[in-house]
Formats: sequence, C-alpha cells, structure tokens
Amino acid sequence: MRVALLGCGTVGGEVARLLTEQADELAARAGTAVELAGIAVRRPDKHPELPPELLTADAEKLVTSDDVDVVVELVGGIEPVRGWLVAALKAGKSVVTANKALLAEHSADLFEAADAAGADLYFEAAVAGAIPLLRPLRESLAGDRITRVMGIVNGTTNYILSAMDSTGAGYAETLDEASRLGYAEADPTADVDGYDAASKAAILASLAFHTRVTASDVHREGIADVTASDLAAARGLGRTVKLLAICERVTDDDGVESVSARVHPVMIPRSHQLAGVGGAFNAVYVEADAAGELMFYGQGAGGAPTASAVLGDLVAVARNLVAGGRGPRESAHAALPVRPMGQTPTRYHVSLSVADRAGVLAQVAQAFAGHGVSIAAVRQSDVGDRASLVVVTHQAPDAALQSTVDEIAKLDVVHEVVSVMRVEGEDQ
Ligand SMILES: NC(=O)C1=CN([C@@H]2O[C@H](COP(=O)(O)OP(=O)(O)OC[C@H]3O[C@@H](n4cnc5c(N)ncnc54)[C@H](O)[C@@H]3O)[C@@H](O)[C@H]2O)C=CC1
Ligand SMILES: N[C@@H](CC=O)C(=O)O
Ligand code: NA
Repeated sequence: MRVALLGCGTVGGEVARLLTEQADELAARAGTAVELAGIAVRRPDKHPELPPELLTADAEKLVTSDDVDVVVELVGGIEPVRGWLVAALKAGKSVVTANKALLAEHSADLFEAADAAGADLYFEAAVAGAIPLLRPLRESLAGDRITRVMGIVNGTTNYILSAMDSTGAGYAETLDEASRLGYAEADPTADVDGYDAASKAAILASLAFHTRVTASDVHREGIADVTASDLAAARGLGRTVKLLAICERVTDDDGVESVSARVHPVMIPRSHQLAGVGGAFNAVYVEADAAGELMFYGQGAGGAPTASAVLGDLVAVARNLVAGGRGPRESAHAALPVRPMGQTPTRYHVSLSVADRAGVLAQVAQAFAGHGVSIAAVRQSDVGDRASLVVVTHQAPDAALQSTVDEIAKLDVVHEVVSVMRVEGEDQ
C-alpha cells in the first residue's frame, strides 16, 4: 500500500519515523507492505532528515498520483486541505486524517466523496489523540444506544488548568510550555478559546447520536476567563475546574429527542474521576443504555501518541484493501435536531459578595425562584462587613440560570458576582 503523507511536523514527523522504523511489523500486521510514496511539506529544503526523492511542495499533485493508495493528512486547517482530500477520495484514494477542524465542518463532503468512490475515511487521531475512542463509537458501540459522551478532549487547556491549579503557575508561561511540547495547535487560540474542543465535540456527537453535528452547533466557551481566583475558590470548596466537552441526548417532556453539544469550563468535585486527569491527558466517559458507563483515558496530544492512532488507521485501511472491503461509512440516519444551549439543562455554581444584613438571602433566593430555578445548596461565610454567599442550583434550562445571574448582579445588596460556573458531579 503506497502512502502519500501530507505534512511532516509534530505528528507527521512521528508518522514518517514509525512507518520507516516499523516497516516489517506493519507489513506483517497489515497483510501488505505499507510504504511512503511521497511527503508533501510547505518547505522541502527545511527537511534534511527526510529522503529528498520523497519530498515535494505540491500536495495537490501528490494526492491524485497513480502511485498512491492512501493519503495521510497531517497539515491541519480547512483550505486548501479540504480540496486535496475531496480530490483524493474522488480518485479512489482512502484518507486518514487527524484534522478535527476540517471534519467538524466538512465531514459530509468527505464522506460523500468516499462513498462515491468506495474509499475509506478514518480519523481516530482527530479526537483524544492516542486514545481509541472513535473506533469504539463507530464500531464496538454501533449496536447500543449512547446517551452521553463527556470528557476532557483538549490537552493544552488541561495542561494549563492543571498547572494553574497545582502550582499556581501563570497562564501565559504554561501555554508557552504546552506549545513547546507539541500539544497546542499552530494557532493556540484554537485551544484556549475552545475551538479545538468544540470541533472534537461535534465529531463525538455526530458519531454517538448518528446525526450530523458541526462545530457551529456546539456551544463554546474557552478558558481565557478562568482566573487564579476561580481555581482558588473551587479548591476551597473541594472542587477543581476542567474544560469539558459534553454531548448529550436530551428528551423533552413530549418525548422529543434532540442532541446537545457544548464546551465550557466546569467545576467538578475533586473526588470526580475527571478531576485527577492532569497534564495533556484526556479522559472521556461514554454512557450507553446497555453498556452502562465506559471511560477512555490516555494521551490526547503530542507527536508520538497521535501518530499511534494514525498508524492504527493506516493498518485498518491496508487490511480493508487486502480483503477487498471497506471500513465503516457515515452513519447519520437519526438526524436529530440540535438543542440550543439556552434550552439545555445545566447546573450553576454562583459565588457572590453580598451585604451582611437581614433579608439578603431572601432576595437572592427570590431571584432564583422567580426564574423557576431550584437551589440545591447555599453556603454563607462572613468576610468583614460583607458576606460571601455560594449558591449551587439544581438543573434548569441554561437560559433561566443566565437570566437569574443577570438579575442578581443588579440587586443593591449584591456587591459583586465573584464567579459563575457550571457544575457537574455530586455535591460534597
Ligand atoms: N499536535 C498534536 O498533538 C495533535 C495534532 N492533531 C492534528 O494534526 C494535524 C497536524 O498537527 P501538527 O503536526 O501538530 O502540526 P504542525 O504545524 O507541527 O505540522 C504541520 C505540517 O504541515 C505542513 N504544511 C503546512 N502547509 C502546507 C502546505 N500548503 N503543503 C504541504 N505541507 C504543508 C508543514 O510544513 C508541517 O510539516 C492538525 O490537523 C492537528 O489539529 C491532532 C491531534 C493531536
Ligand atoms: N491541540 C490539541 C492537540 C490534540 O488534538 C490539544 O491540545 O488537545
Ligand atoms: Na483518538
């Protein structure tokens, strides 16, 4: 099987190395030799470590070459990559990619081109790096009914939040370190502002709920507004803060099903299994009717871990080629509507600085009640002539919670809304 490798950076470099170093073993497992036919990079003169006869700057020409059976795309971004991959698929080449940004916007185009030509499209590396997660969703759990997929899917932001929480390290220095270690995207705002996790949430929701979900369907908030004092407040309550992707099947009172997909910081108890996931590690829970709760954990970013998932996909393509079959196609038959964030049930943790006098708690409680939001727990402590009031709610539509916070912020007795964060997990 002849492989065109597009991109030879953090991940592509590791794929090229492993393809060469493990050539014999891969051939034995795949049932055919897996050989590099060409490597497209932006600047071939910058890659003295690679065989010059394989290098080209012309990815467009390489992807449809007669000498190529499969295209491995590790460049990233939407254009020109989308055009190259559609052309490759139309020409009957299978595609393996780690490009979540592209898949979250254009997987329909790619699957349609793959179907028309009978080619394979694999993308295990696109979500949660090395962790086998998409193959379990597409294949192992294809007979079950998934209700929820929730977890940490961005290594860079988890690395930053873990460091801020454990060492009190600053945001900027931690982000620089994550970039140096090869975790961050070429433009790290994609990580920090939650775009990367939102792309992954779209892919997860699409596979889990057999519905086309794109990045624009995913409610997205990043970690830029999470401060050291948010983390300190969480720590004081026996909690920590993680950026979570949460994809759920929601059934309303009339029995109508929809899909909710969101990415935002979440306060979770330290006893929660996701709280112990540190550094660039990822962890994802999947809940399904028959299987119950499953958890997937491992390295979600970095060159070698991501290359592991790419090579697994390459072996799958090679086996299909040898057997004359195909891997799984797109499964979007359910076509469930996407639920707006405002109608998605969430729970809030609200920390307020209020006047320390009679009737204050009643006014705050009245604001919650007025929006139909039920309170799960209240904790008050005195701080000088003010009081610190922490309210944790039961589930309510996110818009109702948001309106409550807006109203509370305007109350005379409220000096400051110190922190507002959604919560997951049991109360302590
Ligand atoms: N780094 C990581 O931990 C992970 C990355 N990914 C995804 O893998 C893909 C690659 O990421 P990295 O290796 O980190 O990026 P990178 O920036 O290290 O490498 C990109 C490569 O693409 C090449 N390239 C750029 N424009 C090109 C063009 N017009 N023609 C030919 N080559 C071109 C560059 O020369 C470079 O070799 C992205 O889609 C990323 O989202 C997925 C999972 C983890
Ligand atoms: N930038 C991403 C890389 C893997 O997908 C991350 O930090 O998780
Ligand atoms: Na993966």
